Amino acid sequence: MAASTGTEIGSPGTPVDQRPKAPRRSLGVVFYLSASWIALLVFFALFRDLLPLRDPEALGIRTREVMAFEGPGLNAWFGGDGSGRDLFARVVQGARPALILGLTVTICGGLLGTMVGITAGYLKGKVDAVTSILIDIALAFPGLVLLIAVRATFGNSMTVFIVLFSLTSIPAYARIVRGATFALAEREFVDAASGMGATKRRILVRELAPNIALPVLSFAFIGFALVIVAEGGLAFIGLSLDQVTWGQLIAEGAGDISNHGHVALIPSTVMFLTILAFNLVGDGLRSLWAPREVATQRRLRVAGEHRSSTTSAALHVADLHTTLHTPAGDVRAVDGVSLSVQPGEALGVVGESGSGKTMVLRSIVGAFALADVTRSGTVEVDGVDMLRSAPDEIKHALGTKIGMVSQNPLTALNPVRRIETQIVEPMMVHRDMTRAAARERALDLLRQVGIPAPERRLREYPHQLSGGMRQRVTIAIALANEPGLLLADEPTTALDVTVQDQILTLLSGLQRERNMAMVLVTHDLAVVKGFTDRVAIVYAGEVIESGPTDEIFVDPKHRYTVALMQSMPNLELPSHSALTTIEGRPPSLIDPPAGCRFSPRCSAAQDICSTEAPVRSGDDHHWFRCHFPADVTQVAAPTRREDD
Ligand SMILES: Nc1ncnc2c1ncn2[C@@H]1O[C@H](COP(=O)(O)OP(=O)(O)OP(=O)(O)O)[C@@H](O)[C@H]1O
Repeated sequence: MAASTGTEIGSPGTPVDQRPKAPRRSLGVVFYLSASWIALLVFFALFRDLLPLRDPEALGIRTREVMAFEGPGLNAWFGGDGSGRDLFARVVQGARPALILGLTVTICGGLLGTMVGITAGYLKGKVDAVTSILIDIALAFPGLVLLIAVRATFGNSMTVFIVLFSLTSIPAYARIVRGATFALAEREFVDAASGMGATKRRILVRELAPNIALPVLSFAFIGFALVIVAEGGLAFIGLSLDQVTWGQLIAEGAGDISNHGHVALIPSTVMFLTILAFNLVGDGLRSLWAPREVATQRRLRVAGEHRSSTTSAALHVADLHTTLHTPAGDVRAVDGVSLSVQPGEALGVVGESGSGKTMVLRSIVGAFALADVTRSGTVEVDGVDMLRSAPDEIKHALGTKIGMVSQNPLTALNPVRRIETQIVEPMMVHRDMTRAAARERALDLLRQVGIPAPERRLREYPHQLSGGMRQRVTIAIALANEPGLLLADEPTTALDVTVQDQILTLLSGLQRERNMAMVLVTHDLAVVKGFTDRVAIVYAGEVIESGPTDEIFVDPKHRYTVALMQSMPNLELPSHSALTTIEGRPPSLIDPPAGCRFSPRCSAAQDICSTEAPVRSGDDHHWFRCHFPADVTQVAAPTRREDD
């Protein structure tokens, strides 16, 4: 069963992946210029009364200081308007209402919209459905009509504008935050927090809100710019505020634009530069977020328990059915699956993409991206009934008996929390450890998973680590509370090929050292051959063959298993041998084919295959469901691939 790798398991000196290619995030000169422009406006808005500016309302005719339509120059930097008022003083005067309106609307609309969006995105189901409809209605509502009606009734004071603009901006924030929350709520670090017994409120506040903050802030700058645009547009059509604004200045100067262009062009340019600056600062902030998110594509999960004995958890699944109720219909993602895994044993779950491998794992822990899912059958982890026990007992079992390592370590880790917090917290929650003791253990765990300089790593954030390092961290977290069962969902798919083998060797070594049961989901038969004791072949939501790994590789029975093996690269074959592909695609699980689900793609299928579901044949040791099992005494076994 041993895999051929030259890497020593878990030693601190293990040749680990190269230093992280942590993106250096530079905001660039444009960002800083834009931020400086905004700072300048804030300065003028705050201190305009203290500055030695001309009175913006003083008529040049009277003071003789500025002539009507005087051009920009040393006497008046921005020139004079049609009444001889100093345009510079007037533009400065307009900065304050622009900023007050933009800021208050952004804060009020942004906060309320964020609260609505995060709640809908996290709670999903009916709350989300109702919220989405309300958002759609609000976005479709003609805001201009509302403004005209409100303005006619309540006047054109700043307060009226703030309330109105805030209300109309809530739906936009709510929609953006809802989408971001949806994506975050599917991450394993949220499942992990839930597994540790965190309440929904705590998850919203501690796990989701900090992650949403940066994208909301970046949109807030753009939203701010939109408020200025909207005010300008309204002023232009005569629906202005009761004070001097840039929109008003543009509207006033528009009539003389052909002869005295500066009167309208200067306030327009100031407004344009301001809008541009807010957008560019918003974009800059989003780019701070993007490296984490773009690089963020995979995940992990935690576990742990206070076990006083050395008894390991084992998994027993019997006749498990999981149905996803989707708008397109009921998806029978897991359909009558039975498996069991003993302590110290590794079970490989194999199948094509979409066959239901991940759903089998999700059904064990009860974590689904969709709100409307039903499960039936039996799932027992170390004797705990994961379907029928009290919610608290299930949560405790999730936090103490199961460790999960997923495809993408970055989406599994909370991007805004240090590695230390993420390793230490499960231990403090489930083992009543002090922070100092948990930290010591975290250092020890990082050493065990082959992370050099663990002290430094504890202080870092996930984006500062390479993919392989992140996966090592997720393995450390998964082991933190000494679970008896490890669930690994394609743990190396997201990693560089050069580190895949190291990670699998590490995982497998730790699993055996600690006598843990492991379920290893993979589509790679070579991984199964190298790292598992038994295999369950999954097709269209069903296990169609199961048996000891060695035996399945030399004597596969189900035609699908044979086809899978023939589609794998084999170094024992001559170098230019063509690989066999399995024709067609796995069926839809909404309406799977009658009889044997593989029959439409099976070259050995007979009439009975499409009418009668095959019963289980073989023995408990090695069984399969096939009407016409293969009679191959030797199927060329796949070999570990080093270069794909
Ligand atoms: N959110 C969802 N909505 C609707 N159907 C889904 C959803 N998630 C999974 N399914 C269905 O469940 C089936 C099993 O999906 P699952 O993710 O378990 O496959 P898999 O074998 O793990 O594939 P992969 O190797 O690509 O991860 C899919 O074919 C799909 O039809």
